[in-house]
Amino acid sequence: MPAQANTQLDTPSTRGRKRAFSTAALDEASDDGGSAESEHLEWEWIYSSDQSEHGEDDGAGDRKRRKVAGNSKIVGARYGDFECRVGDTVMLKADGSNGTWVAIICDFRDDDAVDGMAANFMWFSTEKEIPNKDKKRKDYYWNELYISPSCDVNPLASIDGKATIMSPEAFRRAYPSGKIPRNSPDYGKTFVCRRGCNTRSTTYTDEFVWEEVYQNGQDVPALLEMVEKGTRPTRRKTRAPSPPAGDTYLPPQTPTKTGRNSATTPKSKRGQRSGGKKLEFTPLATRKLSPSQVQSSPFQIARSRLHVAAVPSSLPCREGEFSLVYSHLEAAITEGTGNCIYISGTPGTGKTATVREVISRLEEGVWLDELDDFIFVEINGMKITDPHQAYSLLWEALKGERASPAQALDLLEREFNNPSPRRIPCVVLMDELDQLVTKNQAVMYNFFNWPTLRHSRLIVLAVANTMDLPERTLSNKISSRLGLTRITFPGYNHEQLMKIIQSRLEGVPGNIVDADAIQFASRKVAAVSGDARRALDICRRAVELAEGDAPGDPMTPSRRAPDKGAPEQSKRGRVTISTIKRAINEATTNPIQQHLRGLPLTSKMLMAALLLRIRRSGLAETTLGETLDELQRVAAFGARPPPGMAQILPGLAKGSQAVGRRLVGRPMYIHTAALELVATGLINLEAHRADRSSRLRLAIADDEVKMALRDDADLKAMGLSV
Ligand SMILES: Nc1ncnc2c1ncn2[C@@H]1O[C@H](COP(=O)(O)OP(=O)(O)OP(=O)(O)O)[C@@H](O)[C@H]1O
Repeated sequence: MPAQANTQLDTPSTRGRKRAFSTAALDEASDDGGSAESEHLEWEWIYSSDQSEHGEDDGAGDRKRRKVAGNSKIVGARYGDFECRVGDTVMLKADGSNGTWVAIICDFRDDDAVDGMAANFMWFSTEKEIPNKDKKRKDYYWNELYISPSCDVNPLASIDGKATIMSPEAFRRAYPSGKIPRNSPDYGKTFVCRRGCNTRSTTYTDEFVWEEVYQNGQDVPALLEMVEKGTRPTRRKTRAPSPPAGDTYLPPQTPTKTGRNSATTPKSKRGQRSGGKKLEFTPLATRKLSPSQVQSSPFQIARSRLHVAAVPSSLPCREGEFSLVYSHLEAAITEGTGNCIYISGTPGTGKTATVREVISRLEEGVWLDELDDFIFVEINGMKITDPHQAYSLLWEALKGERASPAQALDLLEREFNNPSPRRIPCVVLMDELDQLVTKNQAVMYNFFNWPTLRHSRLIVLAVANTMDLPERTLSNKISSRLGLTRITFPGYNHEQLMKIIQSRLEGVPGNIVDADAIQFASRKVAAVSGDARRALDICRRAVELAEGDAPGDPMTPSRRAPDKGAPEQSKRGRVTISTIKRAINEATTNPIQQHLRGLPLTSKMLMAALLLRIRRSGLAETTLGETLDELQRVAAFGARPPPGMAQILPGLAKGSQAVGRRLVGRPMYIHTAALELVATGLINLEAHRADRSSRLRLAIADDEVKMALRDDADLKAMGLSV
């Protein structure tokens, strides 16, 4: 059993109280006793010359806290009859279920960051607090603690009585049965210690005799130094990471290996490594294609490399963004601080790919013992049905325990608001943040706010498509208080898209894609969106088309066109500009788009209005009412769009709004259309009810709607051009 023998202290008076630390145990311990009186008790400093006792009593409690004269040193603190001094071992109570922690007082101080009177504590850790299961010792006693080299400042209000630490020998002498009687005042407050442990590097000191190293708390700095020297410190990477370009680093594991696509499942990378399998590096010079690649045709290889789900071996044109994200994360992990990094950019600009690559590199650092361990969890707004599930996913990642969203929120609040010696930093990737925004914005606020709490060590990477989502959903005031670190990913221009496609095709034998075909595809995509996903999709489809065109000859291009001196490849079975044109044409005539184009006018109007609404608000979710308002607004514009709307209503034609207005004027038509669109899987409508307040979102990519309805003459005539 771990050394959490604290149930006795979890008295009814302390149990279940939320927030702030409890001084209940001290109140009970104080002779002043009664709760009415204890409410008037305050912490007071004890100075080396004990001048506080004679300090000017001006009745102001705050003044009492301050030094009253000269250079006297704070050596202790008093709360009623309870006194503690530098070097004392005390219990710190985090209210609720977090248990009681034990620490040695290193020094006292006034600290505005924790609202006044505070102390620096050197923590003990229980066996439970050692996160690395592989390196956890198995030989711990039921009440054993490890003294750790980790210190931090907490308010005096968190002190909850004294603790006693002994060597196992002294404990056996004091309690020959090995148990502390329940009615003993020492029950729940007496522990043994014989080793130090750095819980972040999971290294232990040699065994020692506690009484010898502690020396009644006379020299805490010496004790700290002993533990620091006896364990391995956490380390910052000494070399700067090289950006993920070219062939300078090994590609991370494939999505199927890491399960990266199942992003709604929280996964502690620590947990993943618990199998103990070491990363195996293949030196660059001896890297070989896998057997499946050797057997594949150039077309198959090109197709799989261009697939958007493939993890690219490099991320050209994202070197700057990579370094920024990397350095922020590395600093926060090493310094044990929280941070919230808000990453925005239009779809397909490599936000997710870059973050995942940074995480892979940081994990390499952990494996190489160059960086402290950290937990990583991905929460994808698209893949959870209710935003509040984000709480459960985070709690599970931190503790490996399941909890309902409401329970998890409560537990997380306590966890992040209270000190504890644990705190492996946790990095949360909140992808598709737009989808997580709820009506009262509580989920987003909490995930942005927790990193600001001094105990959280939570690093949130919030990824969204719009730049000002925090301001719009949380107000300027709150979002500026949160002090988000912002990184924007611009759309790719055609040269960058070319580089991205070329880098994916590097090493594909047979040179099956024409350079001007790549350029053509890149220009086409850059003109619309700068979306790498779309560019890759088009090229991949073009490779498929070319594969279909290839001669039936089993001699594939790779065999017929070896690297050097081979005769030029015939145009058949190659990707040319015209193959790209075919692929683009096909992309705009896929079944979803054909279906969209064949919809009745009312349905098309609703889809177009929904798309305009989403674009204007920057939020993936809206309501049926807001969408109807959007529709009405557009229909009411007449021939001239209002200023600022010209870009999103480029094709506004003169007149011809009559039909639209008639339909808009009869919401019943729109409601029926909404239910039909739900039935065909094009939109999601809350509870399948067409009420104004029902939440509404697209069930297909907005690009699909845009491509299908972009040139719709009816919509254009109504000013509903998307
Ligand atoms: N610089 C790049 N080099 C190579 N591949 C890239 C690059 N940028 C993006 N990609 C690829 O484009 C696809 C889309 O990238 P990613 O998912 O990271 O975009 P995103 O900005 O997160 O998009 P969304 O906002 O839609 O989630 C992925 O297959 C990714 O590997």
